[in-house]
Amino acid sequence: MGPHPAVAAIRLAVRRVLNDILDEHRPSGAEPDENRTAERLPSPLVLVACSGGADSMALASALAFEAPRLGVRAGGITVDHGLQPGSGLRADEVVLRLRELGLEPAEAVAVTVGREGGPEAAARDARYAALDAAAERHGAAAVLLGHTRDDQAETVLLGLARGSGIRSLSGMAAVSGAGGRYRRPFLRIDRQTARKACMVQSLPVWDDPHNADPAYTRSRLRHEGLPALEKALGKGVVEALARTAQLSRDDADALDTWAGQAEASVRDDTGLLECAKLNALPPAVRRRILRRAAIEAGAPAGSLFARHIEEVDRLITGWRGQGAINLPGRVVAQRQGGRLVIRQG
Ligand SMILES: Nc1ncnc2c1ncn2[C@@H]1O[C@H](COP(=O)(O)OP(=O)(O)OP(=O)(O)O)[C@@H](O)[C@H]1O
Repeated sequence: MGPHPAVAAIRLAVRRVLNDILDEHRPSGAEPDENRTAERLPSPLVLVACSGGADSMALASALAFEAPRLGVRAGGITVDHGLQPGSGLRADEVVLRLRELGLEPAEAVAVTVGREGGPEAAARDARYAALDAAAERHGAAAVLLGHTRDDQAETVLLGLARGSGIRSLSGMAAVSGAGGRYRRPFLRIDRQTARKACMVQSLPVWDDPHNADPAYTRSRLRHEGLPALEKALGKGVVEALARTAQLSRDDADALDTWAGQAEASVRDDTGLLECAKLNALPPAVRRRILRRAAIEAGAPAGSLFARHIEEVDRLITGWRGQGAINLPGRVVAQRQGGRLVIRQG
C-alpha cells in the first residue's frame, strides 16, 4: 500500500523542487546521473526552515524522505525569535524533532527582533537574516519554506488591500532570494493537506499562538477575513486567489520588462526623461519608469507608494505648472522645460 494521499502530495511537491535544485547544481552539459555516479560534485545540501508548525513539519518530513533517495543532503534550521517565554526550549524541541527525522545539520538560531515596520515585519526581517546566515555558514544550495496555498491567498488579499498594483497581487514567488536560495514547494498544497500529513505520520506540531492572535493583521485575515469570503463566494476562493498570484506575477514581469526596454527611448541625449515621450506610453509602463527613476535617485523602494508615483505622473499627464513633488529619501521630482528631473535634494 502506498503512502496516505496527503503524504504522497507533500513528497511529490518536495521531489519536484529537489530535482530542480539538482538540475541547477549539475555542470552544464552533464546528464542527470553523470555527476552523481562519477561523484564529481559533493551532493548539494538543502535546509528546511522549520517553525515546528504543521506546514514546516510536513515539509521537513517530506525533505527527510525524498533527499536521500535523490542523493541530496538535508538539514533543518529553526529560528528562535525570543518573543515568548520558553521560546528557547521550544526551539530545542524542534531541533530534536528534525534530528529524529534524520536531518543533519539541525540547529536553532536565536535572533533579536527589532521594531522597524511593525512586529510582523521585524520578526520576518530577523528570521530571513538568520536563515541567510545559516545557509551561508553551511554552504546550502537552497532553503525550503513551508508557505502553502492558503498563505498565498492571504498574501494576495493583503496586497489587494494595499491598492498598489499587480506586483503586490503576485504574492510569494516559488523561487526567491539571493541566487534563488528560497524555495516554496507547498504553494499549491493547502494547509489542511500539510496538517493531515503530519497527523498520519504522527508528527507532533506546535501551533504558534501568534497565528491566532487578533493583534496581527494576517491572523485576522486567516480567522475572520478568508472564512467570511468563503462563506460569501464559495470554497474555491482560496484556490482562485492563489491562481491570481501566478497570473499577476506573469503580467507584472512582462510589464517590468516592457518598462525596462521603453526607458531608453524616453531619455534625451543627456539622460533626462522627456515628458512628451513619457505621455505617449501606456500608464502602467510609464508609472514603472517613474518608479525606477525615483528609486535610482535614492528613494527607498519600501517607502515609495502608489500615491507618490501618481503625483509624479500628474507632472506628465496633468501638467498645469505645479511645483516640485517631494518623495521619500529627500528625492524631488520636477518638470523643467519639457523634461522630468528626479534627483536627491
Ligand atoms: N521560527 C521559524 N524558524 C524557521 N522557519 C520559520 C519560522 N517561522 C516561519 N518559518 C518558515 O516560514 C514559513 C512561513 O511561516 P509562517 O509563520 O508565515 O506560516 P505558517 O503557516 O505559520 O507556517 P508553519 O505552520 O510552518 O509555522 C514556515 O513554513 C517556515 O518554513
